[in-house]
Amino acid sequence: MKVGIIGTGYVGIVSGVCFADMGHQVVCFDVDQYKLSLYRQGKSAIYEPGLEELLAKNIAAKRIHFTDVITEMIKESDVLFICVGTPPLPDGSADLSQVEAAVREIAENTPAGAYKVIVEKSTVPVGTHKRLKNITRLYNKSQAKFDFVVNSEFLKEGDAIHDFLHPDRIVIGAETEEAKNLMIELYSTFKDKILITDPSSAEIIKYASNSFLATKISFINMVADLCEKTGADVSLVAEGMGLDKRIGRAFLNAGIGYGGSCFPKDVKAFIHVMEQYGIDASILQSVDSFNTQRFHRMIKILKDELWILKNKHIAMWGLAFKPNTDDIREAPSIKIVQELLDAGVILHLYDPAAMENFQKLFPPSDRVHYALSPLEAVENAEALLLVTEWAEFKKIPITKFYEKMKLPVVIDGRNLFPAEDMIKHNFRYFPIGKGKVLETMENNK
Ligand SMILES: NC(=O)c1ccc[n+]([C@@H]2O[C@H](COP(=O)([O-])OP(=O)(O)OC[C@H]3O[C@@H](n4cnc5c(N)ncnc54)[C@H](O)[C@@H]3O)[C@@H](O)[C@H]2O)c1
Ligand SMILES: O=c1ccn([C@@H]2O[C@H](COP(=O)(O)OP(=O)(O)O[C@H]3O[C@H](CO)[C@@H](O)[C@H](O)[C@H]3O)[C@@H](O)[C@H]2O)c(=O)[nH]1
Repeated sequence: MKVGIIGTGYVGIVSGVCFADMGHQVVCFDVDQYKLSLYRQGKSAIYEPGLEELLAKNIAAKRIHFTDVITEMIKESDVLFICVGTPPLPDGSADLSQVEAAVREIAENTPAGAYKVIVEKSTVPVGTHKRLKNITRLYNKSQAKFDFVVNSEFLKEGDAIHDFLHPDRIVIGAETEEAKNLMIELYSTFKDKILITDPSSAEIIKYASNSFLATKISFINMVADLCEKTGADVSLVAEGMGLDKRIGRAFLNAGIGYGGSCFPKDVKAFIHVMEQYGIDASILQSVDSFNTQRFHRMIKILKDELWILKNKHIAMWGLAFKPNTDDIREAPSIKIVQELLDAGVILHLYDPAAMENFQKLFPPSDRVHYALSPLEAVENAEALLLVTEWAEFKKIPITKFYEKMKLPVVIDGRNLFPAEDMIKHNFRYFPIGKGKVLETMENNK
């Protein structure tokens, strides 16, 4: 089938490459010339495991190519996937201007007699498909025929290729038989995973799924706080809860709060939609506000331990919002770094993939140092903050960073290190939701 991708960010490029790998003929369009020039050379514009290899393979097989000419993309495609950004506006609602612009351009450039299926892959509020339909009516003077389908994307960054090629479900919100059948053919590889709905339900499924997962995270973080005060262990609590199939263990890892380009913005946008319809959104408001405050926890522990933070050397491992990505959008690290800089700290930062992006927000200075390795970052540090649970951090022998640090204070925002070993090696070790560890440390004082 002939597939067009509009917007080659995280979702667009992964979708394009995976559709090509499934045997479809793919053409990708973007307004960002730099991204297109990288892709044409088989280079990825983002850090995503496995992407570059799959991109190069499908370019060589001539199943995917890139263009900055929208008419070329429209001409070469039967199904057009809108994969542009839907970032948050100051009031929390989704900014749909990129989506509107993309659909308007499709409408203006599709010739008479043509039939195109326009697919909402971007995450958008319920009712957006109706607005888009109206845009095509207004801007397509030639009266080409369009159908709209909602087919939101559920991939996770860092596992994007795997998630796209091994989906839990493919939701298709279609209005016409013709569009529905085209989509079923496109996804024929995943026949048993397809759920057909109406477009409004499909739009709600996406926001509701992300909001539900975010709720699980804020919920377990609240439980972690109770564990710390009562000598309990949140990992055991999560395991015990997760054994109930109705609950499930996934997304019950306590930490310093959820970040990324999706959960924070989608929870806020879903709240906004609820409020528009006069629905009480207080459950999600609590999820959001609990998460927004969550990063303070690390700073409070740091202050309790070191007292005065001014001019202290603090190391941070992990800047990306999660491992295996270079994405720092809404990463907890940003708020932590900002607050520590306000407190006069000297920072030594390390991340395997996200330092380049982070430097755009916090350029290197006499207060912000970027280390070439995790061990360089902890050299003479008075505390280490573990912010992102990259696997490589776990492989570093505990004694190695104990020797390098000036003071053995470790605040572990992701429960990465083995608590007993850390205590045995005389660390002042602060994991999340492990009350026994905190009690042992108090007794050892
Ligand atoms: N990032 C994820 O993991 C993820 C997963 C599922 C769903 N989503 C949703 O998918 C959408 C895209 O997210 P993303 O992270 O890929 O965004 P992104 O910001 O990484 O990419 C958006 C791309 O669209 C391009 N663009 C903007 N306007 C355009 C136009 N008029 N024509 C052509 N290209 C245009 C931009 O240049 C950019 O390359 C969002 O709605 C997001 O919520 C994201
Ligand atoms: O048990 C957990 C699981 C995740 N997180 C945090 O939650 C955030 C989001 O993680 P994750 O969901 O793995 O990454 P995303 O790439 O943001 O993916 C989410 O957002 C995408 C965009 O909508 C959806 O497509 C995915 O299904 C959804 O998982 C990160 O900060 C994680 O550290 C936790 O704190 N605890």
